[in-house]
Amino acid sequence: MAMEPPPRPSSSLFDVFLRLRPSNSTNVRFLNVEETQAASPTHITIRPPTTDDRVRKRAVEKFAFTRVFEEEAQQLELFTGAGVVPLIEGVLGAKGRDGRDGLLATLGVTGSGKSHTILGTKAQRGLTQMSLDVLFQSTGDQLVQSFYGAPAFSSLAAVDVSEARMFTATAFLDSMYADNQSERFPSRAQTPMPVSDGSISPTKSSPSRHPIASENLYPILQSSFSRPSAGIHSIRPVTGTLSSISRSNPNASLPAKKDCSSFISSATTRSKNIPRPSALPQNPSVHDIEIPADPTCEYAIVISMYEVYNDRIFDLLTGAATKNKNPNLKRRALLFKSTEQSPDKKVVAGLTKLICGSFEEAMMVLETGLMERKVAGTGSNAVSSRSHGFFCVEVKKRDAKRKGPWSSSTLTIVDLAGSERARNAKTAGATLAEAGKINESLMYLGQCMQMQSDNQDGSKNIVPFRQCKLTELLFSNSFPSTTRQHAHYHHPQKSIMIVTADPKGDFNATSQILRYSALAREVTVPRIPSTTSTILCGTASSTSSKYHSTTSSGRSTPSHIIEELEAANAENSRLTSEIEVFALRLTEETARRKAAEMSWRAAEDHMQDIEQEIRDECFLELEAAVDAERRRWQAAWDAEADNNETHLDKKIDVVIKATRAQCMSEKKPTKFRIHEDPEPGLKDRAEELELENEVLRTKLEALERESQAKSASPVKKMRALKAKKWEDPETTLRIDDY
Ligand SMILES: Nc1ncnc2c1ncn2[C@@H]1O[C@H](COP(=O)(O)OP(=O)(O)OP(=O)(O)O)[C@@H](O)[C@H]1O
Repeated sequence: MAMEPPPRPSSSLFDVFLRLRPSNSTNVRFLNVEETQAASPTHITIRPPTTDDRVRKRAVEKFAFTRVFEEEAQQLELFTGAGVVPLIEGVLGAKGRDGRDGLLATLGVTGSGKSHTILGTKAQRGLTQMSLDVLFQSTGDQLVQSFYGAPAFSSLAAVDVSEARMFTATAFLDSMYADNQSERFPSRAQTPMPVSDGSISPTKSSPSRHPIASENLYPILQSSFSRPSAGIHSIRPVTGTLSSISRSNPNASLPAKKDCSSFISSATTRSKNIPRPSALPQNPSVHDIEIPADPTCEYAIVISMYEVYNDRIFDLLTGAATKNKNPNLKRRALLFKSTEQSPDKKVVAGLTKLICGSFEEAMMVLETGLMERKVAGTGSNAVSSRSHGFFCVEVKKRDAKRKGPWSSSTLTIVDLAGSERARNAKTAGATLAEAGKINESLMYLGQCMQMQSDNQDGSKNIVPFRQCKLTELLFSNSFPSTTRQHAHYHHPQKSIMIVTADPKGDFNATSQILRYSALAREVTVPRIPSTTSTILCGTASSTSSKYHSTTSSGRSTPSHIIEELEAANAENSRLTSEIEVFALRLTEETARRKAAEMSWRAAEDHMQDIEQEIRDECFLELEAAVDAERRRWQAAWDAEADNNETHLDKKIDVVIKATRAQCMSEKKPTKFRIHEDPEPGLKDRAEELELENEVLRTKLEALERESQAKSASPVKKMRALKAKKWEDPETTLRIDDY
């Protein structure tokens, strides 16, 4: 009995669809679609190939998807059946409402048909081309004129929050492909005009909605998403006007482009090859898919392209590698970060963004970006997508009358690189490292999807999407914004994942991808007994009544041995199943632990940042307070000194005045000499003189004593000596006269 597909939980990151590709392998088919009464199948079973000893004993597994597209499903069936139309509807936004971001991605083993699905082939369009066609078809006449100098151009450039370099697609394509255009992105591109004979001559003209129409004359480049086996083929000139390039017109007779010869050109007069919309596939047509745009609004469509290679982001619209034809050209990696204008949401900063005025322009931009991806990649890129390619279509919308602010929503289409086993891919050196990075990023993607499916039971595990650039780019927009800075609620993006698989391809790699992608829909994997035990059980039941079984060799086996064998096999299969479950749980637990560690580390970093911020703030505050106090103290000190000086001056004035008054009253000349302390030299001199005086006095006394002893009585002599008054030499030095 088939499992019921689980209801889509509100927290689900993706709607997951499975697309099987027609296989030309001679391997045994291991994947089968379950029959169903419903309109379309939703379940598949994978049965390990018995020819492979390594997987033979593995359990049969059963997976559910939103829908399974079988081998015969065509591109249009996928476009309409996998919910791409509602996704575009969401991006355009309902009347009076903002649009909602949409993500469309393909995931699968290398060679399983991801690029085929998303980018198509020479004969068939992919989901990208069809989506673009529907978008331009819907916005139609409501697209704004966005040539350089037009008010819309500057307003569009002004609202961009991602530090982008914005140009018109016309100018970009002109700089990429036209001759004698050494200057990058001239102010206004040349707009060629059709001439009477159906050919086209480049002339300058006023702004046109379809300026690239005439560039049909340029040689064309082999469709850049063709398989490598086709390689880059020769080119041929094609004449015709834009009117002859039917835009998904179902009635238009399309040139058959079954082989590369249709791309042959003899024209080599142009220095650059230009991808030409008319040479690209017109089928399947999406003419009858109508999504009404808001009639009160005007729209603008802005395209950017980048790739994630070795966990680094590179712009695909710089044209650097294509122009220089140098795959080894050093490219500048871009950052996925918050910008000044987008502080609460990370964006790829510094991308080239092109405003496209028509579907044809958009197609040429896509081709140019894909060519850049091919040239810029390593040699191995030519045989397989070795990078994760991102194609972003921003739909800008504003009120046509009021010309208010532009609102923006983005449709992101992702062509993921294929997972592969290094052993199988025979990779080595740089390519091996590259494969390692791809597998690592896909492993993280798997962990995110698995974690998301675990959350369906109501638990709130953190989806560890910050582990690598790929998952950050895919998931950071998938959760409601937690900041309150948004004026209004912004819906998380709606996402569609198309898993591609080859039913006869690599069992291990395919089952691994199916396991984690199907788990995103909370698929329980029933532990079906292994093939061997099933066979044995079958044998046992058919022989149980006879007590003996007969082997193919014709020899009979005793029943107790069969029973033991059965029991051993049953046990074996039970243990194998348990191991698988444990291995799965271990992976989940490891992912959880890593996520917890990451958030713990992030919290620790955050704490350190906060601590540092607080320290800095405190230091600054303290410094300011000390500075203020010092200034206050200095001011008080200065004021005090001023007061003292003033006070002293006043005192001196008073003394001078008083002395003057006294001199006046005594009628003495009023000549003042301010007393100053004697110079240190004078003081020494005074001391010297004093000593000299002392010596002289002693001598004098001796002499007097001598003379008195000779002439008078001793009593008289003593009296005479006592009456002699000593004059202080200092007094004579200090005071001059008044
Ligand atoms: N549904 C399909 N119908 C017909 N051909 C298909 C289908 N899917 C894939 N193919 C063919 O299989 C080949 C490999 O497909 P594709 O390049 O899309 O693989 P991929 O998954 O993108 O590989 P990689 O990861 O290496 O880039 C191509 O030739 C493609 O045309």
